Amino acid sequence: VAPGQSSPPRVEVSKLFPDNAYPIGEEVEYQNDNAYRTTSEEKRALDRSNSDYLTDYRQGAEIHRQVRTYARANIKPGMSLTEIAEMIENSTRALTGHPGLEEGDNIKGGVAFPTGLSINHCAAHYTPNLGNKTVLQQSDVLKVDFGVHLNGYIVDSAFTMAFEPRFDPLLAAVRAATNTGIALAGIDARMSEIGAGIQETMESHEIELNGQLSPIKSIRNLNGHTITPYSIHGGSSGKSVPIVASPNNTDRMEEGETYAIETFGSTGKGFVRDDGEVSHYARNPDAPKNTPLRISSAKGLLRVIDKNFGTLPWCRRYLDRLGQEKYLLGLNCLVQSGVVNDYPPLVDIKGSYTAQWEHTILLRPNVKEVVSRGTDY
Ligand SMILES: COc1ccc(Cn2nnc3c2[C@](C)(O)CC[C@@H]3OC(=O)NC(C)C)cc1
Ligand SMILES: [Co+2]
Repeated sequence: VAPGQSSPPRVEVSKLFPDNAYPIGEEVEYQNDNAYRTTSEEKRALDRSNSDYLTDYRQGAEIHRQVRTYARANIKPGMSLTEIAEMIENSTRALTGHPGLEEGDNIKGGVAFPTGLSINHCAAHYTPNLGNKTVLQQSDVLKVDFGVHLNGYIVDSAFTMAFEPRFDPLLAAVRAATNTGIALAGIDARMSEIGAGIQETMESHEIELNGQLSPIKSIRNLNGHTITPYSIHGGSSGKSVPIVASPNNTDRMEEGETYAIETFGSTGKGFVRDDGEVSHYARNPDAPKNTPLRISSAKGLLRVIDKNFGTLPWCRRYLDRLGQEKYLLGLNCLVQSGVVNDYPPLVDIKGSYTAQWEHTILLRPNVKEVVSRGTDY
């Protein structure tokens, strides 16, 4: 337990670092043509001018580490997914000092997006809705993907948990692939080269399950992504980081950008599709203003969404928590009219197993900082 922190974590982290001197993430120097940045006085001065953004990111990262340390020690088979989600969300709200119950509070800081708790062949975008009775099983492979934000600076980091050693090769393959992606990332790095490197690492691993040797595939239609303030996708102009070799697209990473470097491995097809009940939603930032809404309850619901989440992703449980009831008709109207996007669970084939590891990196002018790095992963 971090000095001064309780178990479960409930002490606001800003009180543990009175002079705002949060731990710096893992700093990796740029190489080759960008090696000059390490000592360039111009680049170092530019970096020093970003102190507020760095402080917010590092506070968010420290909160992420303290929450996940408790979660990784206390998530056990037999717990309901709802219990696990609330463990993580209540800790995040306490440590950021933003319970998110008063209008606008969650815009200042707190939970950045729904706590992903995707299991086995489900790779992403799953979190329980009200009444979900699912209980974590001993044989499950659980992806825990959660985000913390301060003033819209989002730390997006994820890890995988399994309780049976037979899955260790899958978790190790994806963890190595994510670290390859982090190593290859940098200013001027080409997205296509990063994707190829990730896939090479991922597919150099295999796993024996039920007496059969299976290759581990990179999930070709999932990717890492840019992160911008209040936008987990980097907005409509967001860039993607492929996790497979892709056509030599010319997209490159640039100075000052923030990336979620995440890779997904699978023992199935290595391809996900939408399936199952939706829990994840986000305001469509490109929706035309004042789209006519036919259902009157939709107008009030949209106001609650705009006031409490803005462009941050949210889930049905967050509406329940704000006291909203019988909102499904209005919600479906907002989705149908394109004002809100829905994000169904993303699944590979039944019987397959998927794993994920993710970090947030900052392409600072003089150094690459893996801000969410911890001693755990
Ligand atoms: C609506 O709630 C959310 C919550 C988190 C995110 C963050 N994210 N953005 N893109 C992705 C993600 C996840 C949740 O990390 C999982 C991988 C996914 O990558 C991807 O390729 N997705 C499609 C293009 C197939 C997005 C929305
Ligand atoms: Co994520």
